[in-house]
Amino acid sequence: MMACATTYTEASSSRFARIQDEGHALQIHYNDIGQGAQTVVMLHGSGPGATGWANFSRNIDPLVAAGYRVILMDCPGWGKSDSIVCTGSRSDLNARVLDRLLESLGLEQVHILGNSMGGHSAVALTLQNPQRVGKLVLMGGGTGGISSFVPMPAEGIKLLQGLYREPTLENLKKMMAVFVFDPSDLTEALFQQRLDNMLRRRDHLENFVASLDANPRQFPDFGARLGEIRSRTLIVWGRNDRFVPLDTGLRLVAGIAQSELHIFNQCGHWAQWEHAERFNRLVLDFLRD
Ligand SMILES: O=C(O)CCC(=O)/C=C/C=C(\O)C(=O)O
Repeated sequence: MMACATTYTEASSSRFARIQDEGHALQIHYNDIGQGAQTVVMLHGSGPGATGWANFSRNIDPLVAAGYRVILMDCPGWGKSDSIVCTGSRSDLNARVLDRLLESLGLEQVHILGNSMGGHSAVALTLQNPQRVGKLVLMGGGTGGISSFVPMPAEGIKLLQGLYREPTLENLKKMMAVFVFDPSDLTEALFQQRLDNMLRRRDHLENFVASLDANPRQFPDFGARLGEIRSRTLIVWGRNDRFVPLDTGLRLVAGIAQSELHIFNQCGHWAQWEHAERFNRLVLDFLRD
């Protein structure tokens, strides 16, 4: 693959598409970077203020430099995409929307790298439309369902939901303190950017709470269907993940035949950020193999 210059910004790569989902028109925001023959879609997690750009700030450059086209989709209810109340499976909603977006871009097959909710949604799309998915990279997500070891909802998820209900800097810091293994890596600038993202779209915050109130299980358990997945899958987890426990990764590797699991020690829920260099090498090696 040919390397290409990485001169892009959020603004220069920002695009919108109109999608129809079950009779509803949705405007979906995405960033489109690089021009490779193969495309990697990155799907962010469900934290307040999360976006494709914010979640994958440390991962875009190496993939683009290696010759991949990278698409970051803001799921409905996050970033600059339209807001929505989701009363069913949010994993399936995101999957349908991504499928429509890729169709509109003429992309028959892509690799998907999904973080937490993004991982749940990547698995949902693989189950809905297997032809659409090349390889899968799942970080701290891939299916909802129970943990054998950790009371659910996990402590991080409780703090996340508390932050949606009361979006203050204090609650953001409480959540971020258990989000990563070493919170001393988190800067005031990062907190401020996250807070700005959250408060810019109060409709997203309110709709997330309304969705949870209507259906507390937004991310269904795909455990019984994992055996249908034929895509090669790299599962990446932090041993110290306090949002989606490590044994979810063990369930995924047991269920997906062509999968492998990499566990980072001293790592929380944000492997792609906390161990970015090592993570990027792992992903590039997996995609090239
Ligand atoms: O509840 C679940 O299973 C998913 C939780 C989740 O997606 C959390 C993600 C948090 C982030 O990625 C973020 O805040 O950046």
